[in-house]
Amino acid sequence: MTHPKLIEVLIQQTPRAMAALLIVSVAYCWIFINFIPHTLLILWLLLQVILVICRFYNIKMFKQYLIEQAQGRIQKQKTLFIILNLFQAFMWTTSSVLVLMYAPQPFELVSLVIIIGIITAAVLSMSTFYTAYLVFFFAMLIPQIIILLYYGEPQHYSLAALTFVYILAIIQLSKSVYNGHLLNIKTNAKLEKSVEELHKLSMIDMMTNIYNRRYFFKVSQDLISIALREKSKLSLLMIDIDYFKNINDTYGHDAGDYILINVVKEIKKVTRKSDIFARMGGEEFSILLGNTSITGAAVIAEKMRSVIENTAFNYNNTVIKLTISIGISELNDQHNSIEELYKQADKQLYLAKNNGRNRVVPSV
Ligand SMILES: Nc1nc2c(ncn2[C@@H]2O[C@H](COP(=O)(O)OP(=O)(O)OP(=O)(O)O)[C@@H](O)[C@H]2O)c(=O)[nH]1
Repeated sequence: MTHPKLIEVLIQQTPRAMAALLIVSVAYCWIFINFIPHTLLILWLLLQVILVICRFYNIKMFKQYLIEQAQGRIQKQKTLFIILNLFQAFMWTTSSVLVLMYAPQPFELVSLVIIIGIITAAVLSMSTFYTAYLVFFFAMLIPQIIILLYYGEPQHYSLAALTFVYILAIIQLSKSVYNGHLLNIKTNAKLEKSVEELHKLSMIDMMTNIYNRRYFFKVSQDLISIALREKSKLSLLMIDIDYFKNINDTYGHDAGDYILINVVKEIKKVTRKSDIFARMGGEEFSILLGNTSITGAAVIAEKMRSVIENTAFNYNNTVIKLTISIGISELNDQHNSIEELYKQADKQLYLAKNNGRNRVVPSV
């Protein structure tokens, strides 16, 4: 399967290659206008134009199927691409045969130079689709060698031998261009992945897979600004696992980690997609609830408290039971920044802890 990025290069290169091909075709007609019958030349040029139109149709389809990721159809377009290139090679062989039939020597050299030029330029435009390039390459050059041998003079034999050497050199060149493209694509893909991972690392807590403190503060301030502008409600929950130290001390640090991961999973079930859920550090979490009043937030928080209280966490066949405490603050005139909201929710959490834990305390 050809890498989609290689096909993209092919798509990008084709318009330039087609423009160059039309220019060379017109130049060919202009050079041989005095030798080759005009009807044949016009017919030949017309076929070249039709071929160029077909090539444009071919890349248009490539583009569409790449977007749709329709592998079967891409494959069909690849076959069409090869057929069109075979036809292209046939057209240039015809041009050399016309020169052989109608033009005096040494005009066959002009024709040979044109063909070698096209093959060399095609290294840039086509070698990303290596099979197609090789088919095109041999379909262009083999007939030229036969035609040169047909001329049958010593200089033609030498040219045929040189053309053969050229075949070997250009195959090497096209292979390294192709490998260069592949390397480029692989390096880019690796780079994109690293950037993505770095981006994720900068915003996600790797253990619990929710946002980290840094990202929470960054995104919360933006949401608060929107809520203030739109005069919508917004609440903040501060959640802390009760006596978490005891869990670590009794069952070990790994059990503590397991609890952190699974408490997050349970709480997540109660949250909405739009809520900003973050681990603020240790066993402390925050959730910013957009479009939610403190009354609504208290209902959600109570649901979370109850879910955790009623969950039997099973760590290596040991059942661990635990509770959480939650403090809540609401966006208002006094608490209108993330720092203020956070401070207020923390105060409420402190009250929840002091009043016996396993409870929700909204600010009044
Ligand atoms: N396993 C584990 N433990 C952690 C992690 N981060 C912090 N801790 C532990 O969490 C514990 C928090 O203890 P405390 O701050 O005393 O709070 P607590 O025991 O939950 O008591 P209260 O909050 O007052 O109910 C400490 O023992 C930390 O070492 C972590 O990533 N993994």
